[in-house]
Amino acid sequence: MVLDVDGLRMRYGSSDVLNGVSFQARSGEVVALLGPNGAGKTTTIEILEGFRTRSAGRVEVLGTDPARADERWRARVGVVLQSWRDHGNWRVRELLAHLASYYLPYRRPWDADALIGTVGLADHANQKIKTLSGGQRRRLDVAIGIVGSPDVLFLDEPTAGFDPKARQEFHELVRRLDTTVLLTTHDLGEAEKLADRIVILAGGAVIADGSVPELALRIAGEDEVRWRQNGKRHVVSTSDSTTFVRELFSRHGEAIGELEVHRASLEDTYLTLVREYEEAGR
Ligand SMILES: Nc1ncnc2c1ncn2[C@@H]1O[C@H](COP(=O)(O)OP(=O)(O)OP(=O)(O)O)[C@@H](O)[C@H]1O
Repeated sequence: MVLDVDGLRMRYGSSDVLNGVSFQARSGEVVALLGPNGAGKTTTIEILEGFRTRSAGRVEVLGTDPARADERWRARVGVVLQSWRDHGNWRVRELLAHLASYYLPYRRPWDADALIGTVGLADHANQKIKTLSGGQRRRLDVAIGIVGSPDVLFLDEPTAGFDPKARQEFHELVRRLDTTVLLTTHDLGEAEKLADRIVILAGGAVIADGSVPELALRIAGEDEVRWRQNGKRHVVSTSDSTTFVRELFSRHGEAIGELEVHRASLEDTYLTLVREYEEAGR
């Protein structure tokens, strides 16, 4: 296991934010940590990064407790921080080459120019960081996160503020990375595209953990089938749209037109699971 979290608790003052969170990630897996505002996603990720001390529970990242980790461990962990505003006067290539040199005693970092090309900043390599646009800045943040060729990468809301094209390019970049990733996002389409597994946090605990289809199975009657027959529109909800459509055609054949099947999106599933959780707590 690259990430192994068991019974993680975090208390700020008298307020319990994490009440026994457990989840794991295998090598190469992309896991999306979802949950409402204030659910504790950033807290969890900061504990795993070794930036925050937990109250209780067991946490291992690459087999090591982040609270007791050394530089060798840190060199294997990539972190995408919000933004490197204090490095505004550095130029893109200069900063990446400088950061890469930190990793040399431990592992082989990315070549600065190859990395700049990979994150789509080739035209901006000599530009000062403070002059980059928001999306270009975020690409640089990602470059900083992966410059040491990390074995695990933490991304906290990586595409907040991206335009649709930058977002798509970022998704392609993450898919090309051969590393374990834990990301938080409020963009459920992004989670659906990138994540092998979804972990939903609510009320300080994990309320769901599985692949997108596995989570969709937990909510019933979610597929919607629409078609036109003899000039009339029909809409039916079903838990098994494949069987439904097969029977529809065997019964009515060529009378069926304009067929559409809508499966539950991760957004539908997420909203249902969080609502069910909230209703159960009332
Ligand atoms: N240093 C702190 N001291 C006290 N309370 C804190 C501290 N940091 C976070 N909290 C509280 O802990 C809870 C979880 O915060 P956290 O930032 O981990 O949530 P999140 O899931 O990342 O939220 P969002 O989706 O809004 O980014 C919130 O209620 C927040 O107010």
